[in-house]
Amino acid sequence: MDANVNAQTQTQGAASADLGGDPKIVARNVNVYYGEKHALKDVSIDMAERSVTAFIGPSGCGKSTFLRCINRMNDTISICRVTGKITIDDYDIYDPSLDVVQLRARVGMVFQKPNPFPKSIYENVAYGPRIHGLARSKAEMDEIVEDSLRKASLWNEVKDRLNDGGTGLSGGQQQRLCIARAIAVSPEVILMDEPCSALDPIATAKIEELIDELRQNFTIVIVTHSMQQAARVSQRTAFFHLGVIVETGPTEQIFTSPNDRRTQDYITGRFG
Ligand SMILES: Nc1ncnc2c1ncn2[C@@H]1O[C@H](COP(=O)(O)OP(=O)(O)OP(=O)(O)O)[C@@H](O)[C@H]1O
Repeated sequence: MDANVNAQTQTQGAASADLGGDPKIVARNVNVYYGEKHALKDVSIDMAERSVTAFIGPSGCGKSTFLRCINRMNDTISICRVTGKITIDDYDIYDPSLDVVQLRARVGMVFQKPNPFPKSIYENVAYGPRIHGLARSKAEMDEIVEDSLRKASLWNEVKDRLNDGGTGLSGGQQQRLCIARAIAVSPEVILMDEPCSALDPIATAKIEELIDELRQNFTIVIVTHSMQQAARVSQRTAFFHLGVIVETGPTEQIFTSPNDRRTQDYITGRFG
């Protein structure tokens, strides 16, 4: 085994020992190929329940690719092949008998650019619960919509205009609407792929505050280009480089005393 791989394995092993909570998502030896390209190499990591795990690293290092493995979004890319094992609550999410639609209800996703449906605010939130048959009456649906919008810190801003179009909201409000939409089907995990990159600093601060509240109830995994954001919102951070996880640990430790030279170089701005 070469020295880097050895160091990586040891760092990962040490990291799982002090996860700071029960492991909710466990990945072992995950490899991802886009055709011939080996984009993710032997990634292993534990992610704790009801906490925020941040993925950081330079562009193209595989953060989004790995995030998409967690709700099998890569299945939609025909040239993409995933090997290894990912479990959520000990359940193998790549088990062939698994219903991917149900998986994506358990593992919601929020994208870089807010992408509300061209429907009313109410319908954006009600859409998922309706498809999954979660409400037996209009009153129950109203309750789900209100509860989801409250959890997404949007209710007070939209309660008097639920029938207005979702796309008419500001960028930050649209992103909170997308979070409400994800919450509405009662997921356990929420994946966020650079959720603030299209937002101004005030809208970003609101989403960061919201992420901190959401971790009381959800397991959150966030890809971010902003190290400040990772430091503000996450309890644990994984540093990706060239398709491998170099190092995982408590966020404070990763930013103050990383074990690996590559992490040190990245967080001090020597590359990336
Ligand atoms: N759909 C795809 N088809 C082919 N190659 C892809 C595809 N998506 C990603 N890749 C390649 O896989 C590698 C990892 O990309 P990925 O988007 O996961 O990185 P990233 O760390 O999230 O980057 P960024 O921070 O720029 O979003 C890159 O080399 C990228 O070109």
